[in-house]
Order: sequence, then structure tokens, then C-alpha cells
Amino acid sequence: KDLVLDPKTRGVEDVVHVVQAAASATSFDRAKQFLVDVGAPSATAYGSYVELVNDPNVDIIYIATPHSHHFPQCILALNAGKPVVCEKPFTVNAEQTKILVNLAREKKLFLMEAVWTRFFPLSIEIRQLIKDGKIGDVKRVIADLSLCQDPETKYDDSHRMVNPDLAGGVLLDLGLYPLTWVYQTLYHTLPDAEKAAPTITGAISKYHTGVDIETVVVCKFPSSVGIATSSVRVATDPEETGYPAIKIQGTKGEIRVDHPAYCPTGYTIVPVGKGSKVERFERPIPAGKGMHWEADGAARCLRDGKMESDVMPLDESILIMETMDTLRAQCDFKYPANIESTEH
Ligand SMILES: NC(=O)C1=CN([C@@H]2O[C@H](COP(=O)(O)OP(=O)(O)OC[C@H]3O[C@@H](n4cnc5c(N)ncnc54)[C@H](OP(=O)(O)O)[C@@H]3O)[C@@H](O)[C@H]2O)C=CC1
Ligand SMILES: O=C1OC[C@@H](O)[C@H](O)[C@H]1O
Repeated sequence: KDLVLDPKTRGVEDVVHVVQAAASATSFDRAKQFLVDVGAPSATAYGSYVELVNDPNVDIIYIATPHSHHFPQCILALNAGKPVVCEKPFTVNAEQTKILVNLAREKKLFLMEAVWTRFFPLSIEIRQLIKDGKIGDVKRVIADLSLCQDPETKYDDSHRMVNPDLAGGVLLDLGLYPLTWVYQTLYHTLPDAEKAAPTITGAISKYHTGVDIETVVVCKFPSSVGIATSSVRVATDPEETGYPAIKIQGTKGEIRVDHPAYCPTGYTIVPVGKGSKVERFERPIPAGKGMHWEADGAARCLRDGKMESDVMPLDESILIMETMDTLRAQCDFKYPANIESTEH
């Protein structure tokens, strides 16, 4: 639905999007109905992904399937010569992501992990505030995404959120967002020469299906530390009183970002010192859900002949996948061999 919105509704004049086709592996009718539901009834419907990736009128493919399927489906699209935007998490593990990145680079095709949060004007603004030294040297980031859902009643054990066969679990699904905040503030804002992979420690609690349901990741960078937490069961902001989802803490003050970490619409700058001038910024999404900004970013890359986005660089996607791999290895949490596999 965000793709069919007129970009002018968000002040964007330099790119437009056309939903050209959609595919369902389940049935042609499902694809057809999907196109009607999203407001693109005249686009082409396909009953298989192979037909979609071979459509010469399609410029780029957006993959939004369960995590377990991203790797083979990205390979399918790239091998058909199509640029790809793939939902988060990119793949089940970093080795799979590296294979995709190498394939895209070899074929000179655009590839991007669809982390919509990074493309929000609010995120861009906060990254600039950090680079400008607004809160001094940023030393610590604490970020959380916890949804306060009862998984026993909300999710059948086969649901992608809790099903190990679909690479379910909190870390890959929700944990990616607090990690995004840690990385986009403590890593992405640094000059390239100062970027270094963090050391990782953490903990997870498991659900009866075997996936993680509460997760804590501690990322120790050379001169800062980030803590990313996520849970299905507890709440980031239980009273809904605006308790911040993310605290970006610098030597001169902190930036507090609203819940939910995936699409925050406001933040507060709190300088150090009693009686200091607190500044509040509201950044509502002008129309749609806010997934259009990442689509605009991808469209600009295609238009300009870029092979990757500098907002969500491929090497940073790999690093974040490696972070999640490290934590899972420390906690002895593996997915079934067939979906961890790099065979395709
Ligand atoms: N950016 C964001 O805010 C959000 C991102 N996501 C991400 O989007 C992706 C999809 O999530 P979501 O839409 O909730 O997923 P769904 O479970 O709704 O599945 C999406 C599609 O994937 C296919 N699919 C579903 N189950 C299976 C299966 N068992 N095996 C093979 N294919 C299957 C189906 O397509 P078909 O008709 O072809 O069978 C289905 O329509 C995930 O990566 C998730 O993390 C999800 C929600 C929000
Ligand atoms: O990406 C996401 O953001 C919103 C959540 O509700 C969803 O489970 C997740 O996939």
C-alpha cells in the first residue's frame, strides 16, 4: 500500500513507484487478490515466483516472506538478473548473507536488506545530530523492542514468529530493530577508518518451540557500548506514557527515541545539567505506514546505477548478521540444518 501512495504525499518529487506484478507461491488467485487489496488491480499476478523473476517488465523484486525463505528466494531473483530488496533479517545467518552479497556484486545487481527504520527522516536527523556532536561523544546506547504479547494465545506454534522451521524467534524478528539503533548510532555515524566490529555477549530465554523469546545483546565497540534487548512477552512502555525505547547517551546529553523502535515518530533531546533546555521533536509519518521511504531509497539507487545503499550498506548487514550468529552460538541456539544451510 505504501508503494501505490503518491510520493508527493510525503514531499518526494524525484522518484515514483509502479507495482508491476506480484506473485504468490500458493496460488495465482492469492496473488490476484493481493493486488486488488493493495490497490494495484491492473498489475500482473503470478502463481509462482519463477514467473515473477522472469518478467522482463519487472525492474526490482521486493521479498517479504518468512526468514527461512529469504536466502533461496534472493538467489532465485538475482540469478534471473533482478535487483532485490529483501525484508529483514536478510537471511538466517551471515554465511548466507555473504553468498547473496557476492552474487549481487558478481552480477552487478542492486541488493539491499529492507530495514525501513534507517530510511525514516527521524533516523537520518538523529544520525546527523550525532555526527554534529549535539550530545557530545556518544558512549552508550540502550535500545529495546518488546511487544507485550502472550505468545501462547497470539501465536500458533507454526506461526513464523515462534516456528524454528521458519527461523522464528525474537532476535531475528524484533531484535534486529534495537540492533539497528545500536549500529546506526554507534557504528554507521563513524568515519570509515574508525569503524570496527564489536565484541558480542548476551543472553536469551527460550520458548517451548525452541526459539528465543527474550534476548539481550551487548555490543562492545572500541569506544562505546550498545545494549539491544527484545521480547515478545514484556513491554517496552507498559504504561504507554512515552517511556523511551532508545536512549542514545553522550557526554553532553542524551537523545530519547519513542517506542516502537521500528517506526518511532518522535524524540527528545535532554542536555546534561539540572534545568537544561529539553527539546521535543514530533516526526509523524505524513501518509501510509512509512515503508515508502526505504522504497524511495532503493529507487534512487536504481536510477543512479548504484549497487548498494549507503543508508543500509551490505557490509553492515553482514556485520549485524554476524552479531546475531555470535549470540546464537554463545547460547547454543541453532535453527534446523536445512535452513541454516548455504546450499541452494
Ligand atoms: N518491516 C516491517 O515492519 C515488517 C517486516 N516483516 C518482515 O516481512 C517478512 C514477512 O513477514 P510476514 O508478512 O509477517 O509473513 P507472512 O507469514 O504473512 O508470510 C508472507 C508470505 O510468505 C509466504 N509464506 C508464508 N508462510 C510460508 C511458509 N511456511 N513457507 C513458504 N512461504 C510462506 C506467503 O506467500 P505465498 O502466497 O507466496 O505463499 C505469505 O503471504 C519477514 O521477513 C518479516 O520479518 C514483517 C512485518 C513487518
Ligand atoms: O518487522 C517487524 O516489525 C513489526 C513486528 O510486529 C513484526 O513482527 C516484525 O516482523
